[in-house]
Amino acid sequence: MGEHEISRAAAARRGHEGEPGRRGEPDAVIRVRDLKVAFGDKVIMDGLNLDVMRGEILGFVGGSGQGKSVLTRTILGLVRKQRGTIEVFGENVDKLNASQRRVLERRFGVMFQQGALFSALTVKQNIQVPMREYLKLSPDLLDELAMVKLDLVGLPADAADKVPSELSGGMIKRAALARALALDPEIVFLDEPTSGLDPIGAAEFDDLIMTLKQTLGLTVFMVTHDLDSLYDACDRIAALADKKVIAVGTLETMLESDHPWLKAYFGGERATARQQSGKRERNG
Ligand SMILES: Nc1ncnc2c1ncn2[C@@H]1O[C@H](COP(=O)(O)OP(=O)(O)OP(=O)(O)O)[C@@H](O)[C@H]1O
Repeated sequence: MGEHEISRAAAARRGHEGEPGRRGEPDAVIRVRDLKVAFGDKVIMDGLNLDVMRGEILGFVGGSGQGKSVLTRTILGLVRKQRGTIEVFGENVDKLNASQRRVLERRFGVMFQQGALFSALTVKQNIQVPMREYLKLSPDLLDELAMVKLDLVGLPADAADKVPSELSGGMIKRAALARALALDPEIVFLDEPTSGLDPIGAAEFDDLIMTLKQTLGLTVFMVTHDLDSLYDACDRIAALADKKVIAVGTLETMLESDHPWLKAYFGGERATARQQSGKRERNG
Protein backbone atom coordinates (compact mmCIF):
# COMPACT_ATOMS: atom_id res chain seq x y z
CA MET A 1 0.00 0.00 0.00
CA GLY A 2 1.47 3.39 -0.96
CA GLU A 3 1.56 6.43 1.27
CA HIS A 4 -1.26 8.07 -0.61
CA GLU A 5 -3.46 5.02 -0.15
CA ILE A 6 -2.67 4.91 3.55
CA SER A 7 -3.60 8.55 4.00
CA ARG A 8 -6.77 8.08 1.99
CA ALA A 9 -7.74 5.03 4.01
CA ALA A 10 -7.11 6.93 7.23
CA ALA A 11 -9.08 9.93 6.02
CA ALA A 12 -11.97 7.71 4.97
CA ARG A 13 -11.95 6.05 8.38
CA ARG A 14 -12.19 9.41 10.08
CA GLY A 15 -14.88 10.68 7.80
CA HIS A 16 -12.77 13.31 6.04
CA GLU A 17 -14.42 12.35 2.81
CA GLY A 18 -17.90 13.43 3.61
CA GLU A 19 -19.18 10.88 6.10
CA PRO A 20 -19.27 10.96 9.88
CA GLY A 21 -16.88 8.06 10.40
CA ARG A 22 -17.55 4.55 9.15
CA ARG A 23 -21.10 4.00 8.05
CA GLY A 24 -23.29 2.48 10.72
CA GLU A 25 -20.82 3.11 13.53
CA PRO A 26 -22.23 4.74 16.63
CA ASP A 27 -21.12 8.12 17.91
CA ALA A 28 -19.89 6.45 21.08
CA VAL A 29 -16.64 4.99 19.78
CA ILE A 30 -16.02 3.27 23.12
CA ARG A 31 -18.90 1.92 25.16
CA VAL A 32 -18.20 0.19 28.45
CA ARG A 33 -21.03 -1.44 30.37
CA ASP A 34 -21.17 -3.06 33.82
CA LEU A 35 -17.43 -3.63 33.87
CA LYS A 36 -15.86 -5.59 36.69
CA VAL A 37 -12.08 -5.95 36.98
CA ALA A 38 -10.33 -7.57 39.94
CA PHE A 39 -6.86 -8.80 40.74
CA GLY A 40 -7.44 -11.79 43.01
CA ASP A 41 -9.67 -10.57 45.83
CA LYS A 42 -8.93 -6.94 45.11
CA VAL A 43 -11.82 -5.47 43.12
CA ILE A 44 -10.71 -2.42 41.14
CA MET A 45 -13.88 -1.71 39.14
CA ASP A 46 -17.39 -3.00 39.63
CA GLY A 47 -20.40 -1.94 37.57
CA LEU A 48 -18.47 0.70 35.64
CA ASN A 49 -20.15 2.36 32.64
CA LEU A 50 -18.53 4.81 30.26
CA ASP A 51 -19.06 6.21 26.76
CA VAL A 52 -16.33 7.97 24.82
CA MET A 53 -17.82 10.00 21.98
CA ARG A 54 -16.33 10.35 18.52
CA GLY A 55 -14.12 13.40 18.12
CA GLU A 56 -14.02 14.44 21.77
CA ILE A 57 -11.19 14.88 24.21
CA LEU A 58 -12.37 13.03 27.30
CA GLY A 59 -10.41 13.74 30.46
CA PHE A 60 -10.43 10.82 32.87
CA VAL A 61 -9.78 11.72 36.51
CA GLY A 62 -9.72 9.87 39.79
CA GLY A 63 -7.67 9.49 42.93
CA SER A 64 -4.34 7.74 42.83
CA GLY A 65 -4.67 3.97 42.59
CA GLN A 66 -8.39 4.08 41.75
CA GLY A 67 -7.93 2.24 38.47
CA LYS A 68 -7.53 4.78 35.67
CA SER A 69 -4.61 2.97 34.08
CA VAL A 70 -6.26 -0.40 34.65
CA LEU A 71 -9.38 0.78 32.80
CA THR A 72 -7.25 1.99 29.90
CA ARG A 73 -5.42 -1.32 29.77
CA THR A 74 -8.69 -3.25 30.00
CA ILE A 75 -10.14 -1.34 27.03
CA LEU A 76 -6.92 -2.07 25.13
CA GLY A 77 -7.33 -5.77 25.88
CA LEU A 78 -4.21 -5.94 28.10
CA VAL A 79 -6.10 -6.71 31.33
CA ARG A 80 -8.75 -9.42 31.64
CA LYS A 81 -12.18 -8.38 32.88
CA GLN A 82 -14.39 -10.46 35.15
CA ARG A 83 -17.68 -9.14 33.81
CA GLY A 84 -19.23 -6.60 31.49
CA THR A 85 -18.98 -5.59 27.85
CA ILE A 86 -16.61 -3.33 25.99
CA GLU A 87 -17.64 -2.17 22.53
CA VAL A 88 -15.21 -0.29 20.34
CA PHE A 89 -16.50 1.23 17.09
CA GLY A 90 -19.71 -0.68 17.75
CA GLU A 91 -18.00 -4.07 17.97
CA ASN A 92 -18.05 -6.17 21.12
CA VAL A 93 -14.33 -6.86 21.61
CA ASP A 94 -15.05 -10.29 23.10
CA LYS A 95 -16.51 -11.41 19.78
CA LEU A 96 -13.50 -10.49 17.64
CA ASN A 97 -11.19 -13.16 16.31
CA ALA A 98 -7.41 -12.63 16.26
CA SER A 99 -7.30 -10.96 12.85
CA GLN A 100 -10.27 -8.67 13.60
CA ARG A 101 -8.53 -7.78 16.87
CA ARG A 102 -5.40 -6.82 14.93
CA VAL A 103 -7.41 -4.60 12.60
CA LEU A 104 -8.96 -2.93 15.64
CA GLU A 105 -5.56 -2.38 17.27
CA ARG A 106 -4.45 -0.41 14.25
CA ARG A 107 -7.20 2.09 14.96
CA PHE A 108 -5.76 2.81 18.45
CA GLY A 109 -2.72 4.87 19.36
CA VAL A 110 -1.35 4.65 22.87
CA MET A 111 1.00 6.92 24.75
CA PHE A 112 1.90 5.38 28.08
CA GLN A 113 3.02 7.36 31.10
CA GLN A 114 6.59 8.73 30.85
CA GLY A 115 6.57 8.25 27.09
CA ALA A 116 7.92 4.70 27.31
CA LEU A 117 10.14 5.03 24.26
CA PHE A 118 12.73 2.35 23.54
CA SER A 119 15.90 3.92 24.93
CA ALA A 120 18.30 2.21 22.52
CA LEU A 121 16.37 3.31 19.41
CA THR A 122 16.40 6.72 17.78
CA VAL A 123 13.22 8.77 17.65
CA LYS A 124 12.73 7.80 14.03
CA GLN A 125 13.17 4.11 14.81
CA ASN A 126 10.75 4.40 17.73
CA ILE A 127 8.10 5.91 15.48
CA GLN A 128 8.70 3.15 12.95
CA VAL A 129 8.17 0.30 15.45
CA PRO A 130 4.37 0.11 14.95
CA MET A 131 4.76 0.80 11.22
CA ARG A 132 7.11 -2.17 10.86
CA GLU A 133 4.73 -4.36 12.82
CA TYR A 134 1.61 -3.53 10.85
CA LEU A 135 2.64 -2.14 7.45
CA LYS A 136 4.82 -3.55 4.71
CA LEU A 137 6.65 -0.50 3.44
CA SER A 138 10.02 0.20 1.89
CA PRO A 139 12.74 1.71 4.13
CA ASP A 140 12.52 5.00 2.19
CA LEU A 141 8.79 5.25 2.71
CA LEU A 142 9.15 4.35 6.40
CA ASP A 143 11.64 7.20 6.76
CA GLU A 144 9.40 9.60 4.92
CA LEU A 145 6.39 8.70 7.07
CA ALA A 146 8.38 9.02 10.29
CA MET A 147 9.41 12.54 9.26
CA VAL A 148 5.76 13.42 8.56
CA LYS A 149 4.85 12.28 12.09
CA LEU A 150 7.73 14.27 13.60
CA ASP A 151 6.53 17.38 11.84
CA LEU A 152 2.94 16.70 12.93
CA VAL A 153 3.93 16.84 16.62
CA GLY A 154 6.14 19.89 16.17
CA LEU A 155 9.54 18.23 16.50
CA PRO A 156 12.44 19.46 14.34
CA ALA A 157 13.81 17.13 11.68
CA ASP A 158 17.12 16.80 13.52
CA ALA A 159 15.34 15.07 16.42
CA ALA A 160 14.86 12.03 14.17
CA ASP A 161 18.30 10.56 14.73
CA LYS A 162 18.54 11.30 18.44
CA VAL A 163 17.98 8.72 21.16
CA PRO A 164 15.54 9.55 23.99
CA SER A 165 18.30 10.43 26.49
CA GLU A 166 19.33 13.31 24.20
CA LEU A 167 15.85 14.88 24.32
CA SER A 168 14.15 17.21 26.79
CA GLY A 169 11.07 15.98 28.70
CA GLY A 170 8.76 17.87 26.36
CA MET A 171 10.45 16.45 23.28
CA ILE A 172 10.15 12.91 24.69
CA LYS A 173 6.40 13.42 25.11
CA ARG A 174 6.12 14.66 21.55
CA ALA A 175 8.18 11.75 20.23
CA ALA A 176 5.96 9.33 22.16
CA LEU A 177 2.90 11.04 20.69
CA ALA A 178 4.40 10.75 17.20
CA ARG A 179 4.80 7.02 17.78
CA ALA A 180 1.19 6.79 19.02
CA LEU A 181 0.13 8.48 15.76
CA ALA A 182 2.29 6.23 13.58
CA LEU A 183 -0.60 4.21 12.16
CA ASP A 184 -3.04 7.13 11.72
CA PRO A 185 -5.22 5.99 14.64
CA GLU A 186 -8.74 7.21 15.26
CA ILE A 187 -8.55 6.99 19.04
CA VAL A 188 -5.52 8.01 21.06
CA PHE A 189 -5.07 6.95 24.68
CA LEU A 190 -2.85 9.30 26.66
CA ASP A 191 -1.78 8.40 30.19
CA GLU A 192 -0.94 11.60 32.09
CA PRO A 193 0.64 13.25 29.05
CA THR A 194 1.60 16.50 30.80
CA SER A 195 3.05 14.98 33.97
CA GLY A 196 6.65 16.04 34.48
CA LEU A 197 6.39 18.97 32.07
CA ASP A 198 6.85 22.55 33.19
CA PRO A 199 3.70 24.70 32.97
CA ILE A 200 4.57 26.18 29.59
CA GLY A 201 5.53 22.82 28.13
CA ALA A 202 2.28 21.34 29.47
CA ALA A 203 0.23 24.17 27.94
CA GLU A 204 1.96 23.64 24.60
CA PHE A 205 1.27 19.93 24.75
CA ASP A 206 -2.43 20.58 25.44
CA ASP A 207 -2.51 22.96 22.47
CA LEU A 208 -0.96 20.26 20.30
CA ILE A 209 -3.60 17.72 21.36
CA MET A 210 -6.40 20.19 20.61
CA THR A 211 -4.90 20.98 17.20
CA LEU A 212 -4.61 17.28 16.36
CA LYS A 213 -8.19 16.71 17.41
CA GLN A 214 -9.29 19.48 15.05
CA THR A 215 -7.10 18.60 12.09
CA LEU A 216 -7.16 14.80 12.27
CA GLY A 217 -10.59 14.33 13.83
CA LEU A 218 -9.01 12.30 16.62
CA THR A 219 -10.89 10.99 19.62
CA VAL A 220 -8.72 11.38 22.70
CA PHE A 221 -9.01 9.45 25.96
CA MET A 222 -6.74 11.26 28.36
CA VAL A 223 -6.00 10.14 31.90
CA THR A 224 -4.83 13.25 33.69
CA HIS A 225 -4.32 14.91 37.07
CA ASP A 226 -3.64 18.23 35.39
CA LEU A 227 -6.38 20.73 36.26
CA ASP A 228 -5.24 23.05 33.49
CA SER A 229 -5.65 20.29 30.90
CA LEU A 230 -9.12 19.56 32.25
CA TYR A 231 -10.09 23.22 32.04
CA ASP A 232 -8.48 24.05 28.73
CA ALA A 233 -8.31 20.95 26.59
CA CYS A 234 -11.08 18.53 27.58
CA ASP A 235 -14.55 18.56 26.04
CA ARG A 236 -15.89 16.31 28.78
CA ILE A 237 -14.60 14.84 31.98
CA ALA A 238 -15.30 11.43 33.52
CA ALA A 239 -14.49 10.85 37.18
CA LEU A 240 -13.62 7.49 38.70
CA ALA A 241 -14.34 6.77 42.36
CA ASP A 242 -15.92 3.96 44.38
CA LYS A 243 -15.03 1.52 41.54
CA LYS A 244 -17.34 3.33 39.10
CA VAL A 245 -17.58 6.38 36.90
CA ILE A 246 -19.40 8.62 39.39
CA ALA A 247 -19.85 11.64 37.14
CA VAL A 248 -19.40 12.44 33.48
CA GLY A 249 -19.96 15.69 31.66
CA THR A 250 -18.63 19.18 31.42
CA LEU A 251 -16.59 20.93 34.03
CA GLU A 252 -19.81 22.48 35.35
CA THR A 253 -21.16 18.97 35.97
CA MET A 254 -18.07 18.20 38.04
CA LEU A 255 -18.39 21.42 40.01
CA GLU A 256 -22.05 20.74 40.78
CA SER A 257 -21.45 17.20 42.06
CA ASP A 258 -21.92 16.44 45.75
CA HIS A 259 -19.52 13.51 45.68
CA PRO A 260 -16.86 14.09 48.36
CA TRP A 261 -13.91 13.27 46.09
CA LEU A 262 -15.13 15.61 43.35
CA LYS A 263 -15.83 18.34 45.88
CA ALA A 264 -12.31 17.98 47.27
CA TYR A 265 -10.70 17.79 43.83
CA PHE A 266 -12.52 20.61 42.07
CA GLY A 267 -13.17 22.65 45.22
CA GLY A 268 -9.56 22.65 46.39
CA GLU A 269 -7.40 25.75 46.52
CA ARG A 270 -5.71 25.20 43.17
CA ALA A 271 -8.96 24.47 41.36
CA THR A 272 -10.69 27.46 42.91
CA ALA A 273 -7.82 29.76 41.94
CA ARG A 274 -7.92 28.31 38.44
CA GLN A 275 -11.67 28.90 38.14
CA GLN A 276 -11.42 32.44 39.40
CA SER A 277 -8.56 33.38 37.12
CA GLY A 278 -10.54 32.03 34.16
CA LYS A 279 -7.33 31.32 32.32
CA ARG A 280 -4.33 29.15 32.41
CA GLU A 281 -1.95 30.58 34.99
CA ARG A 282 0.90 28.56 33.66
CA ASN A 283 1.15 30.78 30.61
CA GLY A 284 2.46 33.37 32.95
N1 LIG B 1 -1.30 -6.28 37.28
C1 LIG B 1 -1.78 -5.93 38.48
N2 LIG B 1 -1.88 -6.84 39.49
C2 LIG B 1 -2.39 -6.51 40.69
N3 LIG B 1 -2.83 -5.26 40.99
C3 LIG B 1 -2.75 -4.33 40.05
C4 LIG B 1 -2.23 -4.60 38.76
N4 LIG B 1 -2.28 -3.47 38.00
C5 LIG B 1 -2.81 -2.51 38.83
N5 LIG B 1 -3.08 -3.03 40.03
C6 LIG B 1 -3.71 -2.32 41.15
O1 LIG B 1 -4.90 -1.71 40.67
C7 LIG B 1 -5.13 -0.47 41.34
C8 LIG B 1 -5.37 0.61 40.32
O2 LIG B 1 -4.14 0.90 39.65
P1 LIG B 1 -4.00 2.00 38.52
O3 LIG B 1 -2.58 2.01 38.09
O4 LIG B 1 -5.03 1.78 37.48
O5 LIG B 1 -4.36 3.32 39.32
P2 LIG B 1 -4.45 4.80 38.76
O6 LIG B 1 -5.81 5.31 39.07
O7 LIG B 1 -4.00 4.84 37.34
O8 LIG B 1 -3.37 5.50 39.73
P3 LIG B 1 -2.34 6.71 39.49
O9 LIG B 1 -3.16 7.96 39.33
O10 LIG B 1 -1.56 6.73 40.77
O11 LIG B 1 -1.50 6.38 38.28
C9 LIG B 1 -3.90 -0.23 42.22
O12 LIG B 1 -4.23 -0.61 43.55
C10 LIG B 1 -2.86 -1.15 41.64
O13 LIG B 1 -1.97 -1.57 42.65
